[in-house]
Amino acid sequence: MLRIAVPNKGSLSEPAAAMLHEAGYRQRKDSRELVLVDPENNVEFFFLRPRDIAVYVGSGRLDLGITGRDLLLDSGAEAEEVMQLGFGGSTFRWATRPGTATGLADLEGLTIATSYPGVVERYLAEHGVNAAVVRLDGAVETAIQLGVADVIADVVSTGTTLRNAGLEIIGEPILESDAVLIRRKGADSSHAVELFLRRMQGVLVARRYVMMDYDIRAEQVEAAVALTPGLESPTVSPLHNSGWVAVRAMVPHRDAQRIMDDLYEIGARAILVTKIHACRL
Ligand SMILES: Nc1ncnc2c1ncn2[C@@H]1O[C@H](COP(=O)(O)OP(=O)(O)OP(=O)(O)O)[C@@H](O)[C@H]1O
Ligand SMILES: O=P(O)(O)OC[C@H]1O[C@H](OP(=O)(O)OP(=O)(O)O)[C@H](O)[C@@H]1O
Ligand SMILES: [Mg+2]
Repeated sequence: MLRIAVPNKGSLSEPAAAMLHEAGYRQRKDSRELVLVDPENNVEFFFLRPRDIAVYVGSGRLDLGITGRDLLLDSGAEAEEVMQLGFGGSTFRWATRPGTATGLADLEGLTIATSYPGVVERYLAEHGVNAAVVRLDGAVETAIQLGVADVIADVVSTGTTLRNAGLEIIGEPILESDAVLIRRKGADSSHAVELFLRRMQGVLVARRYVMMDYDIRAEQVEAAVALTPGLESPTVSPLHNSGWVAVRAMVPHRDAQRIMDDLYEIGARAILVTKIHACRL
C-alpha cells in the first residue's frame, strides 16, 4: 500500500485535502484522525505536521509527502521535489525596523530570529555573512519588539503581519516557496507512485484548463485553430449545415475570455466553455 504524508494543520492542510479529494481519494471526517486508509485506492494517508513531513519521507518510512519547499529545504532531509502543486505560495524574506538595515550586507554581526534556521544559516554561509541565528517556533515578528533579535527571516504572504508589527522587508527574497510533492532522493519509482502522480497531474490540468467548443465557417478554421491549438490538436467535426465546422479544444482557464473575444471577431459563434472535472493526459 502506498504511504503518503499530508499536512494535518496549518495553511497547507485544507488545500492539500481539497486536491486529494479532487483526485478521488477518501477524506478524513475528523481533523483529529491521524491515519486514514483508502483501501479502494490502495493508499494510506498519514496526517503529520508539515515541518516533519520531509523527515519521514527522507527516512524512507513514507513513499510521498505534501509539504512546502521552504520546509523541505529547512529540514535538510534526503528528500526531493517531484511536483509543484499550485497552492501554498509564499516568499521567505528578511524584515526589520526601518533604519536597522537595508540589505544583506548590513546583517553582519546582527541577531536574526526565524523558525527556519536551516534555510537562514545556509543562506548566510553561502553569502559570507556572519550573524547570530535564534530559532523561534512562530510569531517571530514580535522578537524584534521584545529585543530578542534585530532582524527576522520569515514567510511573507500578504505582508499584513509585517506591516502590523511596524517592520519592513529588506534585501532580495531568500526563496520562493510553493506546496510540493516530495519523495526520498533516489527512490525507485513504482507503478503505485506513477499512478498517484498521474492523478495529481490530472487535477492540476483540470484546474488550469477549460473545454472550449464553437462553430466556425470552414474557410476560417485555420485562423480559429491558431487561437485554440489545444494541447495536441483540436477536434474539428463537420456540421449538418455545410460550410461550417465545430471545433473543440482545451484552453487555459485564465485566457478563455480573451480567446472567446478573438474567436467571435473572426466569425465563430455558439462559443461555449465548460469546466473539466477530471482528466488524464
Ligand atoms: N500565509 C501563509 N502563512 C504561513 N505559511 C504559509 C502561508 N502561505 C503559504 N504558507 C506555507 O505553509 C507552510 C507553513 O506551514 P505551517 O504548518 O507552519 O503552517 P502555518 O500556517 O504556519 O500554521 P501554524 O503556524 O499553525 O503551524 C510553509 O511551506 C509556508 O511557505
Ligand atoms: O504576510 P502574511 O499574509 O501576513 O502572512 C505571513 C505570516 O503568516 C505566518 O504566520 P502564521 O499565521 O503561520 O503564524 P506563526 O508565525 O505562528 O507560524 C508567517 O509566519 C507570517 O507571520
Ligand atoms: Mg506558521
